[in-house]
Amino acid sequence: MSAETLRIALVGNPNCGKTALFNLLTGARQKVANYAGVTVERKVGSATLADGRTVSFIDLPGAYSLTPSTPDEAVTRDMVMGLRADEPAPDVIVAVVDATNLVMNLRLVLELRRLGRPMMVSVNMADVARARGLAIDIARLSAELGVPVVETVAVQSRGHAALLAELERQAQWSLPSQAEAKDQALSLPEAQREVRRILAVAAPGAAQFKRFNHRLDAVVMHPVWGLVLLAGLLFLMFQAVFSWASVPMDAINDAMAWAGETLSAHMADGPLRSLLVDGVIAGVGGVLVFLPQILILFLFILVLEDSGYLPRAAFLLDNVMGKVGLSGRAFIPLLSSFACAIPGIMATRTIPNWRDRLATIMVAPLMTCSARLPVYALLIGAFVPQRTVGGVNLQGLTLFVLYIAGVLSAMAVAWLLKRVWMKSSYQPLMLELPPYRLPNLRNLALGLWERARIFLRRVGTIIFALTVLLWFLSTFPAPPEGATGPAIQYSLAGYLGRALEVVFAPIGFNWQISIALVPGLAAREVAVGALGTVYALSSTGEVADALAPVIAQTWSMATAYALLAWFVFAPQCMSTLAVVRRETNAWRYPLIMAAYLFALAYFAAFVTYRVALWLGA
Ligand SMILES: Nc1nc2c(ncn2[C@@H]2O[C@H](COP(=O)(O)OP(=O)(O)OP(=O)(O)O)[C@@H](O)[C@H]2O)c(=O)[nH]1
Ligand SMILES: [Mg+2]
Repeated sequence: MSAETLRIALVGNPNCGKTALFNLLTGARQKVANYAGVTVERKVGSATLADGRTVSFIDLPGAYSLTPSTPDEAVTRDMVMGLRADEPAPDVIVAVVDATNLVMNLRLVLELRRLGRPMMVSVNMADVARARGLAIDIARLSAELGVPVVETVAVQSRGHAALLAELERQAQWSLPSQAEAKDQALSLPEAQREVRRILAVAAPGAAQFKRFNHRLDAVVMHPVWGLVLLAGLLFLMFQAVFSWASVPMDAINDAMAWAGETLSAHMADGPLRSLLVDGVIAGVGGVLVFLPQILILFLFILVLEDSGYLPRAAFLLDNVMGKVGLSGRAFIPLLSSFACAIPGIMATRTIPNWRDRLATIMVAPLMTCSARLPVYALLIGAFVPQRTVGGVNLQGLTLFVLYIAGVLSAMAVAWLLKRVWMKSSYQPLMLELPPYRLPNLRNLALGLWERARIFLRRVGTIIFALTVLLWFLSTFPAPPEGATGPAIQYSLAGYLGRALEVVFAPIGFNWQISIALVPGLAAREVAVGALGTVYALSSTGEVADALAPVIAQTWSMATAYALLAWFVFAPQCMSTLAVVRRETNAWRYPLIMAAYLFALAYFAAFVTYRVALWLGA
C-alpha cells in the first residue's frame, strides 16, 4: 500500500452496524452479531473509490465515549486519537450511528467532532428507522452537525456508494477540520442538551422512538419462564446436533468408505496406499465426518447471536453468575467459547474489572469448544444407543449433559478462584439490550459458510499434517523379522504410546488413546483423526472399518466414559494458552491454567473410570 493511502476509521457506539458496514465496503467477513461488544480488535480492509484510488478502512470496537471503561473501548480511543505508537491517527473518521438510537449515538459524534479532524456521519439502520416511521432529515442533520451525512443500510448493501463518493470529496479537501470549535469540552448535560437541540430540528420523532418490544421481554426475561425458555433452547440445540446430522454424516461416511475401498482395490499394497487409506482417509476423513454436526451447532449459535437474545440471557443469568463470582458480562465471552475458547478469551476485553476478566479467562476453556464435538460425537456414537426415550434422543441427551458438565465445572472453578485467589465485589451488570431482529438469512448462510471454511481449512492443514506425521511415527521403524502382531506395535508411536500408557492406565486409557492425546494438544479434533489412523494400522483386516464400531468392540464402557470425562476438562490446546499469554501479558496465567486443567481432567477421568468399573461397566 502506498504511503498516501487514505486511512478511514469507522467509529461508533456498540452494535450500530460498523462491522456490517466495514464488510460491505471492503468485502471482508468480520463477525457481525446483534449484541454490543462483538468487535474487540481493530481490523483493516481496503476499498476502491470511483476514481480508482485505494483507501483503507479500519473497523474498531464499539465505544460509548472516548473515555474508555473497558479494554476494547481503549483500543478505539487510542486509535482515533492517534495514541498508538505504531500507527498515526486516521485521516478521516466515519462516525457510524444507529438511526433508531440517535439520542444516545449522537453524543459520541459530538465528542468525535471535537477532535477537529476530517469527519463524516453514516446514519445506519436507516431501514428500521424508516419502517417504524421515524423521519430523519439528512440535510438538516448535516447542516446542524457541520459534517457530511449519508444514510446507509449495511445489511442490504445500501448507501455505501454514497458514502464512498462523499469520502472521495472529503479526501480532496484534506483540511484539518470543518468542525465547529465551539463545542470544546462539552459537559455531559451540555452534550445531551445539544443532541436534543439538533434532533428537534433534524429528527423530531427520535426522542420518543421505541426500540423495544417489551411484551416479548416480559416472557424472555421473566425469572422463571425465561430460564425455562433458555434451558429449552439449549436442549433443543443438542437434540438437533444428533438427530438432524445423521443423514449427511452417513453420506460422508459412505463416501469415505467408498474412497478407501476403491484405493485399496486399485493400488498395490505398500506404504503409499497405507498413507492414503490409513492416514488420510481413516484419519482426516474421520474428522471430516463431523462437519454436519458442527454446522448445526453453529446454526443455533448464529441464530441466537443475530436475534438479540444473548444479552437477555446474560441478564437472566447475571444473578447466578454473580453468586459464583463471575460478572454477568462474562456470559457472552463464555458463550462464544462454545465455538472456540480463543474468541471467547478475546471477548473478555468487554469486561471492565481486571479480576472479573481474569476469572472469566481462566474458566473459558471449560466451555465445550466445537473442537471437542468430534470427540464427544465419536464416543457417544459408539457407546450410547441410538434410541429415543419418551421422545428424547439419548445421544443428544448425553451431549447436553456433557456441555452442562463443562458449564457447571466452570462455575465451580470460578467460585473457588474468587474465594481463594482474587476477591472482588459484585458489580451489577450494565449491558445494552439490542432490539430483537429476525436473523438475516444471508448473514446466516455466510456465517455457516465461514464456519465450514474454517473447519475444512483446519482439516486440510493442521489436522492433515498431524495425521500424516502420526502415520509416519506409527509405521516406522518397520517391525523386525518374524514379528507377530500388527506393525504399529514396533513403531515409534507404539513405543511412545506404551510409555504414556504407564501414566494413563490408572484412568483406563490404553496405548492407542495415549498416543492420540499427544497430537490432540495442538488441535483437539486430531485426537479423533489419530485414533482413526492408529486403529486402521492396528487392524488386521483388509480395509479398516469405520472407527466407531471398532472402539465400541475394543474399549470397555468405563474407558469410554473416562475419556469423555477427560475431554470435558481436556488440557486445552496450545493456541488457547498462547492467547491467554497475550491477553494477560504474563506466563503465569497460562501455566496455572494448563496445570489446573490437567489435574482436573486426570482426576475426573480417574473417578469416572473407577466408579464405572465398580458399577460393572
Ligand atoms: N436492519 C439492519 N440491521 C443492521 C444494519 N447494519 C447492521 N445491522 C445489524 O445490526 C447488528 C450489529 O451489527 P454489527 O456490524 O455487528 O455492529 P457493530 O457496530 O460492529 O457492533 P460492535 O462490534 O459490537 O461494536 C447485526 O445484527 C447486524 O445484522 C442495517 O443497516 N439495517
Ligand atoms: Mg463490530
